[in-house]
Amino acid sequence: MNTIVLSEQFSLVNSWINELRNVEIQHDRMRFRRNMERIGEIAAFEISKTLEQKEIEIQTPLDTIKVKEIAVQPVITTILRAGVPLFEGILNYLDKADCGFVAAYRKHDANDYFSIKQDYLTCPNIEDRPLIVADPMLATGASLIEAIKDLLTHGKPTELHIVAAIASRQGVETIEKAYPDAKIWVGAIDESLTSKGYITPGLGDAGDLSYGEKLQR
Ligand SMILES: O=P(O)(O)OC[C@H]1O[C@H](OP(=O)(O)OP(=O)(O)O)[C@H](O)[C@@H]1O
Ligand SMILES: O=c1cc[nH]c(=O)[nH]1
Repeated sequence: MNTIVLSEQFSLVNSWINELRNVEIQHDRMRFRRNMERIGEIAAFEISKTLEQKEIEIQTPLDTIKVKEIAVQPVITTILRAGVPLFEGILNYLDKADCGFVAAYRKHDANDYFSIKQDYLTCPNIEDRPLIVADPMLATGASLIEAIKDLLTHGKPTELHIVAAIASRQGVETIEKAYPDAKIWVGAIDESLTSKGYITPGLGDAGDLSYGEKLQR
């Protein structure tokens, strides 16, 4: 199974997603960012179970021991700005990873249709390394498709992991179709999108809730 829904098996993740969604709690920005970060931490832990391992020998004060370690450190990337807390959570656990960043935003026209504008990308070499892309809200999937297309100009990863806190069913299907080999780690999947491309019930605007209301461009 390539799409893993973290809240399907009840755990603390459900409580964190509930708080992210709840209008009476989500305005507490520090808690909102921290809950996103915690979902990133759990996703990183789950991803770590799937990563290739190697055997290493370490020296304790008393003896040596052969143990398992991650064979190839991943590259963790995210889409600014909403992705930062989720990204931080993944990096808290996969703390030896390299990191890359993409900046993208929805550019609205007079009819309120939007296209994705990407104006910044910096990333280490991802050739033969696991690539993790963190995007908290997988709504239409347009931002992720654009970001991944550009990230893949930095090499061919051994595997692709996508992490989202909340996804729409349509967004998941779009990514599954575009990247059938990718593993999608998602907190919860909601059934609908609004006419403005917002996940519903969703949680609202993740970037605004983390960092303040943006001016529309
Ligand atoms: O799947 P899509 O339809 O492309 O939408 C998803 C995008 O929206 C969110 O960013 P948001 O608008 O909250 O971010 P910002 O505050 O960083 O601009 C999210 O982080 C994605 O990048
Ligand atoms: O529901 C959505 C869709 C895009 N961006 C968000 O922050 N939320």
